[in-house]
Amino acid sequence: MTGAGAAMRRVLEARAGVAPLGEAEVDVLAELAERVRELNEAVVFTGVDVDEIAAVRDEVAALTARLSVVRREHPPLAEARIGGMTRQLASPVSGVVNPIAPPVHIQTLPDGTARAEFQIGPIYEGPPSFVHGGVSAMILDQVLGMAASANGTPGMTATLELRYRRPTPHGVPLVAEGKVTRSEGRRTFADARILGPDGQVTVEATAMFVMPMR
Ligand SMILES: CCCCCCCC(=O)SCCNC(=O)CCNC(=O)[C@H](O)C(C)(C)COP(=O)(O)OP(=O)(O)OC[C@H]1O[C@@H](n2cnc3c(N)ncnc32)[C@H](O)[C@@H]1OP(=O)(O)O
Repeated sequence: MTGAGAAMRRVLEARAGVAPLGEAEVDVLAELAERVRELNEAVVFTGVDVDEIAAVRDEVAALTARLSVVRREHPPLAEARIGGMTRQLASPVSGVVNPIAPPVHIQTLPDGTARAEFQIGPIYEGPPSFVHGGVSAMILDQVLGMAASANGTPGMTATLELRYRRPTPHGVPLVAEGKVTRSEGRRTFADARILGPDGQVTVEATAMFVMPMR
C-alpha cells in the first residue's frame, strides 16, 4: 500500500484555505525568477576575480535573507485559468516562479497533444554542447503528464521509458510533444518526443500513469 493518493489529498486539503496568488504578484515573482535564472548562468560562467565573487556571495546572501523574512508553508498556486487547470507556478519544469525551471511552457491542443516550443540554456549541459539526459527526461515526464491530464485521466508516473536517438543540442529552438495512446481503468499510456531544430527526433519516451487509489 503506497498511500500516495491519501498523502496528496491531505496536502491539497491543507492548501485549500490558502489564497492563490493574484496576477500582479505572479508577474513580479516571475520576473524575479527570470533574474535568478540569469544569476544562475552568471555564476556558472563568471570569470571575475575571487574578491569580486566573495562580494557578490555576500550580497546574494543578504537578498535571500530579505525574501525569507516571510515564508509560505507550501509552494504557491495561481487562480485556475479558463479550462479549470490550476497553474503549477512552482513546477521545476514549467513553473514561471521557480528559478530552476527552464521554464518550459506547455500548451494542450484541442486534439489532446501537449506541446512546447522552448530552448535549454548551457547550464543544463550534460555532454559538451548537449542537454543532460536527465533534463530531457524531466521535460518529457511533464509533457506526458500534461497529456494524461488533458485526456481527463491524470495520474502519477509509474513507468517512464526513454530512447535517446541523438544528442539534444542546447541554446537552439526545440519542440516537445506528447499524446495519450490509450487508457485502461486507472492506467494511462502516452508517447512523447523531443525534436531538434532540424525536425529530427532526439529523444522518444513512453510512460504509464496510474491514478493512485489510496
Ligand atoms: C499536469 C501535471 C504533470 C506532472 C507530471 C509529473 C508526474 C510526476 O512526476 S509523478 C512523480 C513520480 N512518480 C511517483 O512518485 C509514483 C510513485 N508510485 C506510486 O505512488 C504508486 O506506485 C502508484 C500511484 C504509481 C501506483 O500505486 P497504487 O495506486 O497503489 O496502484 P496499484 O494498485 O499498485 O496498481 C494499479 C495498477 O497499475 C499497475 N502498476 C502500478 N505501478 C506499476 C509500475 N510501476 N509498472 C507497471 N505496472 C504498474 C498495477 O499492476 C495495477 O494494475 P492492475 O490494475 O491491472 O492490477
